[in-house]
Amino acid sequence: MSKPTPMMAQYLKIKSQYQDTLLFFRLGDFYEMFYDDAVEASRVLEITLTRRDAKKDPIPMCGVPYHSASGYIEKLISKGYKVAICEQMEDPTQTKGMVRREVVQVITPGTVMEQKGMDEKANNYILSFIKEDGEFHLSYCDVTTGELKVTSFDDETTLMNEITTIYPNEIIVNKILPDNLYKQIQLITETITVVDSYEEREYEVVTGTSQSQKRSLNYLLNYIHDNGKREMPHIEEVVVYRALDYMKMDFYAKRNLELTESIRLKSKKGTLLWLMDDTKTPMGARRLKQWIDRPLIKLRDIEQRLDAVEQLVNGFIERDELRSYLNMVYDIERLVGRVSYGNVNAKDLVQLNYSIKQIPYIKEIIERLDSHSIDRFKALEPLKDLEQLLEDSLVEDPPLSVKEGGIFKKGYHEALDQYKEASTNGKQWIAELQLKERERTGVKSLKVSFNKVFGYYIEITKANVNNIDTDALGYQRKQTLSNAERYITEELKEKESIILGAEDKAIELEYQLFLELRQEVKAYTEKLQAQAKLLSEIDCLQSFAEIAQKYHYTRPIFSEDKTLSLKSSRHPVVERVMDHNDYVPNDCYLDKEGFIYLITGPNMSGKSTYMRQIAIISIMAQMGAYVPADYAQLPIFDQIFTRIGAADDLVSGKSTFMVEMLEAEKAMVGATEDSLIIFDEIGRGTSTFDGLALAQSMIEYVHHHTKAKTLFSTHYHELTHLDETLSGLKNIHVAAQEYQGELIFLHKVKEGAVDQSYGIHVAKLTDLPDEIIERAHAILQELESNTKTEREVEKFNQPSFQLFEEQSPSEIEKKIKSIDLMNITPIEALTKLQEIQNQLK
Ligand SMILES: Nc1ncnc2c1ncn2[C@@H]1O[C@H](COP(=O)(O)OP(=O)(O)OP(=O)(O)O)[C@@H](O)[C@H]1O
Repeated sequence: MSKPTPMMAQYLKIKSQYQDTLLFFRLGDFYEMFYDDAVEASRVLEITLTRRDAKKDPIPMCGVPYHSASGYIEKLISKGYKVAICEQMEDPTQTKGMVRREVVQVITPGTVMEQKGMDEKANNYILSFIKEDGEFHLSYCDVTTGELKVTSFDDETTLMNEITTIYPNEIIVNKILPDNLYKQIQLITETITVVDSYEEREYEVVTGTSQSQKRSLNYLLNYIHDNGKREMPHIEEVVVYRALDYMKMDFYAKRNLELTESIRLKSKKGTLLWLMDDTKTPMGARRLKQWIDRPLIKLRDIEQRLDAVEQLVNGFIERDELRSYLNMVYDIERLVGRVSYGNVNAKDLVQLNYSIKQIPYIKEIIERLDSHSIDRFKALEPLKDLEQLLEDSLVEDPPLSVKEGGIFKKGYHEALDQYKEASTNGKQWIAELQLKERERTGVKSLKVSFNKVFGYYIEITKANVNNIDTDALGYQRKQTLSNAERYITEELKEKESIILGAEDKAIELEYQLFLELRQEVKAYTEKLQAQAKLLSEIDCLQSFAEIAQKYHYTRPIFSEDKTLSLKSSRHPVVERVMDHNDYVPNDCYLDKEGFIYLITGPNMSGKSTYMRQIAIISIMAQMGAYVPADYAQLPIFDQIFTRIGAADDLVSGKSTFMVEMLEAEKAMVGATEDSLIIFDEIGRGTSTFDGLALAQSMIEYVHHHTKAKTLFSTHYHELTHLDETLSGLKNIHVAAQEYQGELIFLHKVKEGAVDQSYGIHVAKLTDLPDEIIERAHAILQELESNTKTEREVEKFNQPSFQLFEEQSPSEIEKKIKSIDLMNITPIEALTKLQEIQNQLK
């Protein structure tokens, strides 16, 4: 390779410091990319790849125009790339030799401030974690809103739970992660940055954290600041939290219950979030998502939210008014972020003003609702000074650009008004000049016009030129067109310089004034953030009240004795997508004595729906919301475990069955008496007997050890006999009826078990060829007639497998069973054993 040109040498030097980014290198009106960056960017952005210095060493190159770069940058960021913006730091026309260039900002998926496609209803998090002395310290931040949090824990499960809950767009780690962990995390977040060096810096916002937490925060904040390359006063004081303080659900549970993302379409539609979101502000919508992700476990906190919701359910008029005022509140959190980051425009500030104007009204409504639960919202505070400031300064509808004037109201700044007057007066003078010159020349078509090249000029058509004495009039010819001549006069040029000078000065002054105004608004950052937080919570609570009334929900009550009792409960999402009257409500009763439901019923009868609905009702209740039931008494669950459907975890190299077992393991090991377990047909991914054996042993384990509330659906009808030996297990089934060969789903949960799956009936509901259905019926009949013998064989092979024992237990068995092992002395036991031996002889 030949020696690079000075400019390429400059490029290469800068690029070497920003290796993991695509470097946007400013050259005049373009950002150019070179080498691999160019190849990559041209492919992703679908722009032409060209070559520089084509003859010698062709360098791949592509570029985007400076004024339309933001769209391209956004596209790259949304695909997980990082973009470094390198600007010309000097005016090329004023500089001899090479223009100095510097990277002024690095935009990454986790630190991007504005993006067209950015979901206003979701946070944009960047996360960092470190492991020290066997403990994880995890911190995360939303740079757009300033939220900053940190937590510590000691196990990898919590790490994965936290990461999947937070769902960051970017992760910072301090050293190469173990391969398997890296792979797992990469499934969640594409952009992982490994930072090797550690630099201790002082951040005011991290006070009150441990040394290790500080280090985790340092990695995070250093990265954010180094990329943003500016102060960020909107980053809030860190909140230390514990994962333990919230109901624990892992990624699978959240996904299976479709809390915030539907399984099939990976969209919000059809999720609990979709159902519950009747918020009026983006801040409220983001808060709601956080609340769904982290249901509460402290009774006092839950009741406090519920009290507020009750107030709003009953206060129909207040709620209605609240909703209309909230509707006029913009995204204060992100607006404040933009003020602090420096990319706010005048339109944003008008929106901010409009939003804070609603605060006094909202405060007044809240104060009308007389309840302690509302007390905290009394901290709502009208920001009169700020409102006045914005009101006095900004016009109602300013332009998007802050560099073209038109931002400030008359009367805000004296000098600005003078410039504007000079320019307006000048324009007035010009309009009058046209009339005057028409009179002087007698040419009615004479025009005084303006263009950027010549400024103001007088134009006379060729036909009229010969009739007038231009010299006598003082006209100097400036330009000849095919059908007209253009002139200027001394007087005109004098006025022109006043007008243009005043306009330029006004625009320049407006920009300066805007920067000052921005600075003044910045001083309100903390206050505005506090208000935004309160408004977001009020918005969530009114949303809970709104859906409670719209869909006929009830306030749940919490039981101290761990009883779960639901009357006429529904699955809120399924109910909503079908007609309310078509949904069949169901009851549920589990307590300390009977805590396992074994659920049978035909395919499609509604087993999964029923189990999910109980989990979802529990989650809604612990969020502090009303629930879809006529009556709901619930324990407070510490964790919810699910094992539902097939998991598509192919990337991690585990089979469906393996994932199923891993999930089961998590529940078996992790659940407590205060947990809820939902197992949908566990064991079906292997041979019948293996599956059956695993299912039974898991149920027994939960029954004897964990004692968690458990809903277990199965097609293994052999399991239904377990209620004979496990006192805490109850059989229920979801009823269906066969009528003239057709299956009618009643969706009604009833006591007892059923012994038929009706799989073929359900298959018949599809368009499977009749031949297949008929053949299946025939095979089924054959199998059923053979079953007896088959079972005999199995019984022989697995003598200890009591399930298949169909005859009644023998006298000896009864005797053994009746022995109360806890209350028997060794001598008594020996005597009993001897009795049994004798009997057998
Ligand atoms: N209580 C109900 N009222 C009305 N319709 C219901 C009810 N429960 C379920 N359904 C309807 O029945 C369909 C099947 O329900 P679900 O998937 O829960 O059945 P399943 O018994 O788990 O089936 P499978 O054993 O095949 O997995 C649901 O999609 C829903 O439309």
